[in-house]
Amino acid sequence: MSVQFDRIALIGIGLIGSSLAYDIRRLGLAREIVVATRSPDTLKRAEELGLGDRYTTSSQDAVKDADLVIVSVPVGASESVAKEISGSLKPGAIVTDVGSTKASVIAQMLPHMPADVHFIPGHPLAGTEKSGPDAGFPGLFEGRWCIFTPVADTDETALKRLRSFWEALGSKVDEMDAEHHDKVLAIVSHLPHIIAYNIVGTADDLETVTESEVIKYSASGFRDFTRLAASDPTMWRDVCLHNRDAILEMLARFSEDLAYLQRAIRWGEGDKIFELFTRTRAIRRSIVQAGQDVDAPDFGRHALDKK
Ligand SMILES: NC(=O)c1ccc[n+]([C@@H]2O[C@H](COP(=O)([O-])OP(=O)(O)OC[C@H]3O[C@@H](n4cnc5c(N)ncnc54)[C@H](O)[C@@H]3O)[C@@H](O)[C@H]2O)c1
Ligand SMILES: O=C(O)C(=O)C[C@]1(C(=O)O)C=C[C@@H](O)C=C1
Repeated sequence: MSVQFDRIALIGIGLIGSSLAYDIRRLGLAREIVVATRSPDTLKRAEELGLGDRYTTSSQDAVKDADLVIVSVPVGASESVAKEISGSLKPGAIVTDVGSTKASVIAQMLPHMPADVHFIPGHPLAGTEKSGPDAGFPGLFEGRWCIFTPVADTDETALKRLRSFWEALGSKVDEMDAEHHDKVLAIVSHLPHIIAYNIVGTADDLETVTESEVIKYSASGFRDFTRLAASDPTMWRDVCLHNRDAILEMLARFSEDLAYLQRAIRWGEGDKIFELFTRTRAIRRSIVQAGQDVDAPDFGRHALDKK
């Protein structure tokens, strides 16, 4: 693999930032990696892990002379990072992000982007329930989608360069508008997490079942929920607050469908229950057939165990 960028600045060095750092280094995609994060402790840990070539708590310093800037912070911090870096970006630089919501990130960042910089919002559909610099691992993006949500008049050459970068990481790249992205992700990613947080919270609140029983008898279906419900609270609070409309729309649909199922169970309508479960089983089969089941729940954990 050849060098694609002279200097890449990574702003935020948690699960996603550190995974990017490993792969950029492993694949030789940059001559220099500059790591920036707010907290001195996190920065120190990133240095101990050898994630970059240079380390700073100043995002402004990090982006000076960077050809590619990747912002990997909780989506609610996007505006403050954009404000911090806007005066120090190199003309012609590409600025991208990895945030799980897109319309809000664009609204927060675009107004602060200088006209001579290419701002291309992005979102890799890859991750685990872990967070922080120790959670990252090489190969996280391999075989996974990365969705770009370009803004009006995006430069085609910059778009191609960023596409080549993600393809070098092994990702498949798609483009769509931010509102559509937010609706799709609300159902395939945000709702599953919200449901997981909720079901684990419900189990925890049950007075007739003790906590030790929840742990002792935790069947594998429930355990899968606990994995999602162990995800980073800051990240997921921000996702909920920054994709509010799409999440509320999907939650309304979900609640209606749940009421239908609840009614069928109450009235013993086995045919309705059977029809629904047959339909949903076919979805799983299509996902497996399309080769999209690389993300078996412990995909991340296996990779981490090998570290
Ligand atoms: N975790 C996932 O599965 C996943 C997958 C795809 C995309 N994302 C998105 O990627 C982004 C990062 O997620 P993550 O899982 O790496 O989170 P993380 O909690 O592991 O890391 C976040 C990093 O951002 C830093 N940070 C926070 N506020 C900052 C600020 N104002 N300035 C500079 N640094 C700041 C933190 O110190 C930390 O280094 C989020 O927007 C998230 O929505 C996450
Ligand atoms: O597999 C997981 O643990 C994840 O939460 C990853 C996941 C997802 O929902 O698939 C989470 C948030 C992202 O924005 C992208 C990927």
